[in-house]
Amino acid sequence: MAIVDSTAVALKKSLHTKSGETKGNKQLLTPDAMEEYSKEVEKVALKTLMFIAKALKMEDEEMKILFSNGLQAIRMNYYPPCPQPEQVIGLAPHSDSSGITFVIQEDQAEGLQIKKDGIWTPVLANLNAFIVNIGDVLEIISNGEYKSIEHRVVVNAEKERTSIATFVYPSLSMEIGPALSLVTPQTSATFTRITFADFLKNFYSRVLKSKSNIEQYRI
Ligand SMILES: O=C(O)CCC(=O)C(=O)O
Ligand SMILES: [Fe+2]
Repeated sequence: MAIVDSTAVALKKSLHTKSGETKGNKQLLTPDAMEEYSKEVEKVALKTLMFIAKALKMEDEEMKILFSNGLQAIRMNYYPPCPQPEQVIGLAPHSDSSGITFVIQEDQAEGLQIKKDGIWTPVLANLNAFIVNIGDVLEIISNGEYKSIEHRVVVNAEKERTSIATFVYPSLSMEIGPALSLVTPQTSATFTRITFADFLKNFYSRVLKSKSNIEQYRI
């Protein structure tokens, strides 16, 4: 999980200024603003993925082919304040099924936590930055070099919290598995191959539970 700063400020600003009226202290997001935001996130995501390919010493083309014209999903999460926050969970522990996920948060309220060295660790609220999660698909493609991050959201007794998560996936027609350029006679594949369509079908037929989704593909 990393935090990317200046691009997030620019994109968030465009999402809000191009949007319509306000309701309470919230701006209503128009379809046009969402469409533009989605396209811009796609560009940033592709750039980020290309840097990751470079860091992995993976063939650029392989990453490009997987994620060009990829699938994207945007989820808006609203966590109302809860007088007994210890009795509930905002979002159950999970790793994202995506390649990578770009999250922006709308309120100065903490809630997102990542599991770091086995301990739930809060991610400090920074309204001017993206939080970038590695998802299960990237763990598979990178042959386990990049690990998807387990995270959860706890709720706050007094403050509400809204987040916008953009999940960046490969194209639906792709097959996923460890990048061919990363599997060598010395480095064997640590995941099986599967069509991305079947991978998604399996993901959505399960409940969100830690990193349980990716386990079935480990060799
Ligand atoms: O609300 C957040 O900060 C994270 C949301 C999230 O993990 C998700 O939508 O998958
Ligand atoms: Fe998530």
